[in-house]
Amino acid sequence: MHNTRNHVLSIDQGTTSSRAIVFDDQAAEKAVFRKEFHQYYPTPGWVEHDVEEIWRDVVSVCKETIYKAGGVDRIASIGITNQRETIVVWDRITHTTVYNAIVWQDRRTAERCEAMKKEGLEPIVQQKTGLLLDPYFSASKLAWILDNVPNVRERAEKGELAAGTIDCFLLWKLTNGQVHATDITNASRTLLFNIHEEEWDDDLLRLFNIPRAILPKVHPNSHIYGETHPTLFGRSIPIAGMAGDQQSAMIGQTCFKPGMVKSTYGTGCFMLLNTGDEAVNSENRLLTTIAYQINGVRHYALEGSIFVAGAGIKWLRDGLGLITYAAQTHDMATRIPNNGGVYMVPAFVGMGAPYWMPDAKGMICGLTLDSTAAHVARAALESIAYQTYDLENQFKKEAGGNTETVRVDGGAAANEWFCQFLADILDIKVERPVQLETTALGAAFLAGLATEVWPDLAALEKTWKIGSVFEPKMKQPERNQLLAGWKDAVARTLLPHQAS
Ligand SMILES: Nc1ncnc2c1ncn2[C@@H]1O[C@H](COP(=O)(O)OP(=O)(O)O)[C@@H](O)[C@H]1O
Ligand SMILES: O=P(O)(O)OC[C@H](O)CO
Repeated sequence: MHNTRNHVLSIDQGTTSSRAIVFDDQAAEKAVFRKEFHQYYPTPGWVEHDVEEIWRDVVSVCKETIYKAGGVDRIASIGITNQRETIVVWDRITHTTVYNAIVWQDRRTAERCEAMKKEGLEPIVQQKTGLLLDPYFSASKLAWILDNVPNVRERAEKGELAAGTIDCFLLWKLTNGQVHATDITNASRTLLFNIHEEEWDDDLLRLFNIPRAILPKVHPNSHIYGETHPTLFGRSIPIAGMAGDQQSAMIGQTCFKPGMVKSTYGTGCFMLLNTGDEAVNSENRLLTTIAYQINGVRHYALEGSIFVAGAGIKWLRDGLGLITYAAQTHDMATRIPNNGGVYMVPAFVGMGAPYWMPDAKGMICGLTLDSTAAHVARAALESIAYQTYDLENQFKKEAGGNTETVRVDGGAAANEWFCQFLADILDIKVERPVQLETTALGAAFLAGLATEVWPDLAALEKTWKIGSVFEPKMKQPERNQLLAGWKDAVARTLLPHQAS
């Protein structure tokens, strides 16, 4: 029996797609299924998801993956990883949601956050949570649901409703309402959790007017959270690992030593530096966040969050109709000798680190009659590297943040042209592992550690395999010229906001 249960099922619920991957005990991928789901933009700046659709997709990709990988009897445990900050409220009896999930990209609470900043509340919030007062995080979105959806506040206070991030909602559904819990990394992104004391913080709950009764229990990342209801997959399977997707990617990249950095290019881009057991307070508009808690050991990370990376490429496809699939951008960028002076600042949902401008709007500039679709596609790819450069610049100012290598992953890291350009702009070595699905792998590792598929972190480290290395080749004058163009484009984007 011990040998036959050597598979782990990972559920990776991202911003644009839900996927399930089965890994074996060598961390090799045995099967994968994925489904893109609908994005709802009810009004400019608002972004919502239908979590019933997400739930249906998750069940279907899990079933397909389990079957293709050899059946449920081989599955030792399940790990869950998810888009972070996105918040859901549901009825504890009927399991139905009271409102769509409000997605991390949603800016509807920008005014409320700004007002709180003006009251001078940011330093205390930052000290307790490591985060900033920005609509990106869950607290103001949860408060919006409580304040704007009829009867929700009264029902929440009576204990009839539950709230949580997507990991928490999936756990609830998988266990058929038996477990209302989240993990410490997802909790650390809500703006309600004290990352030093490891608990929901009464002052913060008061500040955002959130009833404690609505919040889940918080557990370490590698932990038996509960078991799936037997009718779902044919037998009960322990859910033994959960983590926010960016922390999960850090685990999947086995960045366990202080000083190691990973950068994930999915919808957004999130660069995390492991700072060990020290919660480093950033003075450079980076976030301090919990990286993971495994077997009693807690590590922190410094994080730079960019809201639009692959999402800019998706917009070329879905918004402009300029491409039919994302990988086309590789050939388009290669086809032209340079960017022709065209820059895109993809502030579609405001700008994250280090600018934190929730109201900024996107811009393409430098267009001439020579400009082609290839220039726009290249500008979108280039913008991801420039934004990473802006983060890297902030990291350099932090103690221990002077990195020589960055490990990349996520959908857009499949693009060779982009990876080379990133190495050129950062002027550091970019390493890409064979396994690009590190987010899913991280959650599998967490579950596998709790269910004896892997003994310890050292065993996980041995599974990491380098795929490609991108060495910087660009000469400094060219780099300087490109960065000056980017700086100018950002200044134009931010100008209206600085003036007001
Ligand atoms: N070859 C590619 N070049 C550039 N961008 C890509 C490429 N392949 C995928 N992407 C982008 O990566 C994103 C998907 O990556 P993924 O890691 O699945 O994201 P998420 O988990 O946020 O849904 C999409 O936004 C897509 O536009
Ligand atoms: O969907 P991703 O992979 O870009 O990740 C979203 C982040 O978790 C948001 O904080």
